[in-house]
Amino acid sequence: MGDQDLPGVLVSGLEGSYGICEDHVGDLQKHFNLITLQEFLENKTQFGPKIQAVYIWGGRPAIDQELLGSLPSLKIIASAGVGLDHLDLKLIASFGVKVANTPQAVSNPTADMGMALLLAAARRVVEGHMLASAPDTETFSTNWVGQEVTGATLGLIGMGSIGYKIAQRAKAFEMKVLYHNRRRRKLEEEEAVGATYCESLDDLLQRSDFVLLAVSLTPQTQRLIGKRELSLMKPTAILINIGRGLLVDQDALMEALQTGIIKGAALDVTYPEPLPRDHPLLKLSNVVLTPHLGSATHQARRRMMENLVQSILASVSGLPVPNEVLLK
Ligand SMILES: O=C(O)[C@H](O)CO
Repeated sequence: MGDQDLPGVLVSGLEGSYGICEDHVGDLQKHFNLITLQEFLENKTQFGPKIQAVYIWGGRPAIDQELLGSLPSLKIIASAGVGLDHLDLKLIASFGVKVANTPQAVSNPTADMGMALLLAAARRVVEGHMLASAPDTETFSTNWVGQEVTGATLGLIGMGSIGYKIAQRAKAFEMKVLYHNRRRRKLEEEEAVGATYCESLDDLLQRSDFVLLAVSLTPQTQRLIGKRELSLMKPTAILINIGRGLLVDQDALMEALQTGIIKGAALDVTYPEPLPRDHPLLKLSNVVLTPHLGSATHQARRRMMENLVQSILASVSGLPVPNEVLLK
């Protein structure tokens, strides 16, 4: 398929939830000869040597040793989004292959989503919607009070570009912002958003009305929030997760939500995704769930695609690769 002279790019599929963003197929085909995973698997000898890049959308296709070993011309893995937890960076580097992602493209919409979830959980927007949709029930009363956001303390775990943009938004809501991060931000950056560094995560958890996870998933951050951490939070506090599901011990969270250890949670990410229909989290009224919508805006998706195209074109031409991820 496509123009045989263009660089060959492996994609998971072309349509639907297992494929790349449908609207982008035409644009990508202007630059690349797109080869789907199925086509490649059906004829590795024909397609393998032509593939110079893998285009990862929604975490697919999965990259493993076998795939890397069967793509002798591969130069780059170009992954949509900022998170890299689906990639084994050391393994990929050992094949002499570069990695690029799209951090700037997703930071604003993901920060917006963080605030949307915070507000929805605080002001019980989803419960309110359900109530307003069934106004004849007796529960239509003035009891549906929530937590005030203005003036409340937000504890941000993670102060990368998404965390920082959330702090900017929180400032507009007159929130007090605490943050915990591997590295402290420069003083002028802290001052610009009115954020206070908390070296101790426990301290942040104890002081916050809202705790928001905007940190990458790594072996160090896996289950960062477990039973002990939840027990440090205020009983009125709300946990928001826009990072990755595995940052939180989901069983401990379930228990904390059921027993009133914390007030509520708003989760854009879970494990697995999506949750099975009978999952107990889906039955709790103090949980707001969205299906990993952080970067899901038309504008962000277009920016992600454009960034990935630039990175792939640069790498196949031997030029410096925009948004290259360097091994630390
Ligand atoms: O990593 C990201 O940018 C988002 O989670 C989208 O996958």
